[in-house]
Amino acid sequence: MANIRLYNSKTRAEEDFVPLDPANVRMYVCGPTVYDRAHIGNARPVVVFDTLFRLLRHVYGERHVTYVRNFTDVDDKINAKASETGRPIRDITDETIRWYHEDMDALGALRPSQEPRATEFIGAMIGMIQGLIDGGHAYAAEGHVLFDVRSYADYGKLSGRSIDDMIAGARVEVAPYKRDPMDFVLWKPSTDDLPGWDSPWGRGRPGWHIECSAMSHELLGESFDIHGGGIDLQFPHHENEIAQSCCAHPQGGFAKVWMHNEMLQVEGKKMSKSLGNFFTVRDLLDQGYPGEVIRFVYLGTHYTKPMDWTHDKAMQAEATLRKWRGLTAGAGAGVAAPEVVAALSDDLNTAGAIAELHGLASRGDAAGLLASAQMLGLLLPEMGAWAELSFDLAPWVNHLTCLRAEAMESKSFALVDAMKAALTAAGVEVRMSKAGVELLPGPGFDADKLPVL
Ligand SMILES: Nc1ncnc2c1ncn2[C@@H]1O[C@H](COP(=O)(O)OP(=O)(O)OP(=O)(O)O)[C@@H](O)[C@H]1O
Ligand SMILES: [Zn+2]
Repeated sequence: MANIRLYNSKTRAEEDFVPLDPANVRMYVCGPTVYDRAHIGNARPVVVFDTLFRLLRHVYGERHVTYVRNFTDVDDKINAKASETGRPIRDITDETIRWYHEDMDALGALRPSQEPRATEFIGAMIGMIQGLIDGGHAYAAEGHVLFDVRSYADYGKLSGRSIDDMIAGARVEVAPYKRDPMDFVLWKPSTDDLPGWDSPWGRGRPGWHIECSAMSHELLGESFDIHGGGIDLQFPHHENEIAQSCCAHPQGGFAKVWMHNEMLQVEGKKMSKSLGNFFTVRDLLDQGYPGEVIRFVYLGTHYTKPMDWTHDKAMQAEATLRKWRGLTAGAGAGVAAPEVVAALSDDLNTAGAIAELHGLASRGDAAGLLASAQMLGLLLPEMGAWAELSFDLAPWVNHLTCLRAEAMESKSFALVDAMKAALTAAGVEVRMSKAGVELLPGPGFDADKLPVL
């Protein structure tokens, strides 16, 4: 059995991965708040943890891995969207979940084993909050319930800060009903126009952090193997999840390994809705970037490193995938190459795994390449429609070659430039050098838009 090693953010060390129960390896990943299309930053953890899910299934067997990723469908951002648009909340969350599925399916991400919606687990949240109050870790005040951070000695351990540092460094919400400024909300009151559920503390709704603690407990138990999410969630969200879960179930260990993906950036800044520097997965798909190409771009950077999206990376990914699809067409059944499994097992070294795929391609091992690439969610049959479009551009190459020869004589390049512009508009990449004219169908290529010759 492959020896998987993972970097554990909690211990700040790479460790051998030893599942609590190899017959049921359990992973929880924080999912989206559903009020808008996912941007390509939001899709990074989806691809990262999907790749880990695929590796775990390969090593432990498909039926022996449980992957839970939630939908946060109760949140003030959703409420704001509903009041802006006048639409019912359920319409907004249902539609956003449908979009999320479409977009993540297009990236070759398997659906997790379970995708709980927070609103279906309100009872479990209320139970957990009551348990925290009974255990002396939370208190009710003015319709709110707050977690008492001073009651948990390890608070701050995951992110490596003390409570006093946090208070000094953070913009904490000071409220009269809080005993300590770092105490965070488990339950808050709802006015009549907001979603709410009856509880021992009045009609209200849960805080965000308790959702993940309650859902992971319900579906995975008091202890499970891996908890994942973006590094932006490490503090306060994951710190608060740990505090809640470890205080509510002191005998369980909650998550053993914590994994955090670094951010997808735009000019050095996190892509985020609040900064407005984002574009969605759907935008890229609509521009003609195949989902498989987008996935390949993510896999080119280790998940612990920041990355950005560039058109150049996509063009390279597309050329590689096109070549590999040609090479593996009609290839027989193979097994994933041990060197690819080894690279992935080394803290999900996806860039290393891709280097190994290039090796298999250059050695002409089509069956090995196909099986290995599929382990990374690449070269899947259902994602290949884009590559079948191997349109013969020879007539346009010949035409442009002639135009260029004439232009050399006449010193007038207007016709060449017009032809190049028309080809570019049809999604063709035009490369002209001394060696000749090369035309490549790029993202967004549309044969119907080619200029008439
Ligand atoms: N730029 C990014 N790069 C990588 N992962 C990200 C990025 N932005 C958000 N994530 C991750 O996306 C997942 C879904 O998060 P969520 O739906 O709460 O988005 P969000 O944090 O509200 O996005 P935003 O920060 O744009 O408002 C989380 O795991 C989060 O860490
Ligand atoms: Zn969470």
